[in-house]
Parts: sequence; C-alpha cells; structure tokens
Amino acid sequence: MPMFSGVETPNGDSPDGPDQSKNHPRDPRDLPSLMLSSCYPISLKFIDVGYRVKVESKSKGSSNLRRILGHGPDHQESSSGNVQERTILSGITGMASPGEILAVLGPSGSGKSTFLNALAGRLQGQGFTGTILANNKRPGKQIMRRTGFVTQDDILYPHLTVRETLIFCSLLRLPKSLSKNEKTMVAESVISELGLTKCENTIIGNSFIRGVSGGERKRVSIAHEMLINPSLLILDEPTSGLDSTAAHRLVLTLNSLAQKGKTIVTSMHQPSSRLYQMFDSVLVLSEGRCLYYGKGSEAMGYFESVGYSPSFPMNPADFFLDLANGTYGFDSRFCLCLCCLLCVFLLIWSIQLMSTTWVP
Ligand SMILES: Nc1ncnc2c1ncn2[C@@H]1O[C@H](COP(=O)(O)OP(=O)(O)OP(=O)(O)O)[C@@H](O)[C@H]1O
Repeated sequence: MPMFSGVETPNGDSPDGPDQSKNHPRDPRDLPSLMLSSCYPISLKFIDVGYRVKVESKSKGSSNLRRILGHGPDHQESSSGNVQERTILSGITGMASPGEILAVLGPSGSGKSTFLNALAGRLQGQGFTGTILANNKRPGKQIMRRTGFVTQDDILYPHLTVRETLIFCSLLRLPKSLSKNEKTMVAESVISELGLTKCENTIIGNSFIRGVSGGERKRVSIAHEMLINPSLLILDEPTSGLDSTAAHRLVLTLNSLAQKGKTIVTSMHQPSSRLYQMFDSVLVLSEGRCLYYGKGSEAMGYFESVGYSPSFPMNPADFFLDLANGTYGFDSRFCLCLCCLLCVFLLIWSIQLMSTTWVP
C-alpha cells in the first residue's frame, strides 16, 4: 500500500516511485510539514453545468394535513398532484485554478450550495447535466480523496475539545500506513496552521453548552478537512454568522492555503469589500444562471460596459446582489415614478382650483 505522504500523485504513487518509502524511512518530525505544504495541484473546470429536479405540486393544499390526521391514503394524494421540472442550475461554465480562490456569490436560493455540491461530485441522478473536469479528466476516486468539502452546517461533537476532535478525526481519516503518533502530529500541525492553538483545549460546545466561538468553530470544520491535505477545498458559506473581523481572518487563512497551491472554491452570501478584493475569480449566480464569471477585479468594469453601474461607490458584492435580485436602479426608478405622480396630481388639482374659482 502506498504511503500517504501528501505528495502522492492522483494514481496513489509517490512522485519518487512507490518503493522509495521502504528504502528511505521517513523522519516522523517531517511528516506534518510535508503533509501540509505539499500539494498535488488540481485545476477544476466546469462546463455547461445544469441541474433540474422534479417537484410534485399538489393540487389540494390540505393534503398534508389530511395525511397527518390520517384521512385518506397516500396514493390518492400523489395521484392528485402533478410533477413539474424545476431548473436549479443552468449553463454554468468556468474554472478554478491552483493557488486561487474562486468565490461563488449570489442571493439566497440562487443555487450556490447546489453548484458546490455539483463540483464536489455530490449531485447524483438524471437531473445533473454538464461536465466537471479535474486536470482535464473526469474526477476519479483519487481526486475525490483529495477534495475537502466544508458544509454550511458543521457537525461536530459538542463535548470534545478542539484537540480531541481533530485527533479523533485524524485517527479515523488518515491511512493505516501512518502510526498513531504520526496521525496525532498531523492533527497538531493542522491546529497550529489554522490558528487554533489558543482554543485547542476548549470544548466545541453547542447552543446549550458554551464552547468555542463561531469563528473558531468554522476553523475547526476547515481543519477537519485539512487533515487529509486536500488539493481542492470547497467551502459552503464559511463566513456565515461571523463578524467582519472574524470573516476577514478566515478568508486570510483561505488565502494562505491557496498560496500553498490549493484550489479554493467558496460560496459567500454577502462578503465585505475587504473580503471581495481577496478573491481571484468570481462567479455571480442569479436564479441558477451565471451573471458573471471572471476575475474579481474586472467584474465592475464588465457590468459598466454592459450599462450597469452603481450611482455611488459601493461594495461590488452588494452591487452584484442588487443585480442578481433584480433591484438594480430600483431607487431612481421609484423616485422618477413618484415625481411623475406628484406632477400629475398637482396639475389636476390646479385645474380643479381654477375651474371652481373662475367666475365668467
Ligand atoms: N432537491 C431539490 N428539490 C427541490 N428544490 C431544490 C432542491 N435542491 C435545491 N433546491 C432549490 O434550489 C434553490 C437553490 O438552492 P441552494 O441551496 O443551492 O441555494 P443557495 O444559493 O445556496 O441558498 P442559501 O444562500 O440560502 O444557502 C432553492 O430554491 C432550493 O429550494
């Protein structure tokens, strides 16, 4: 079995050849730094990605209530409903490169999480269309093993400390070829890499038990995925619920991971302008369609070139949200309508006044 050195090729071989580890036993002290610094670069391409689901629309609104109350069998309800297809994603094309952060932006319900699931190969079934390529090939098991996915709702044991969580996880997730000591060292190294040393002995906690802060909790979730030294790290809204300083610190961490050659794809609901300028590429979604894909620094220029620009300097991410929500120019249009109405009202009122006061 090939050793898990963090420098494996996607075929599972060490670049030096599979037998090198036998000839040159590794120094365990080198292992964590080797695991975290070395990375097999993954270029991710997504071409014309689409996703459709079948939604059953029920003609009788009370059917659920009737089922709960036990009136009428289930098959009657399904026969009364008709199945409709709903497009969640459509025609999304772009790429994410090693050493870069691709930010997926868009309002709530625009399809960010669905898109990230598609990238991570988690969307199964007939509804998925399009092509996902990792280094110009369809992602195989090795690429999947090198992909870390940080979900929106992190699931962690509330009673374990940060250190216990990560050691427990590293014992479970790292290959058998590593000793218990080595796995612990990897966990310790990830703790320091993600700035969790200060809180390593604090319990995770939950809404009933006080534990680490929201930002630290997110870091633990990222650390959880960092244990396998992923080349591709996908994060679903990692900054949700964080204040702007904590969010900034977290994106700085992502930035430093990207600089080590990892490919980072992250969705974000409403990043501040400080965060926005740290994104290399941006994909703006609106109702499952791509409004913009390209360099973050060129997005405003693009929208200006097609006739959309904010009336005053504003955070690009806020502007894109306005565009995606269809509220762009709402204020000025609303004011114009109000002025017109006021003029018409004044005109009618003055005509009426003239007709009542005019005596021939
Ligand atoms: N399997 C499914 N069946 C029906 N509708 C779905 C399914 N998956 C996603 N949707 C719908 O697709 C839309 C996009 O969902 P998604 O979770 O990707 O949005 P999002 O941009 O991540 O939103 P948020 O920022 O609130 O997390 C939503 O309206 C959701 O209800």
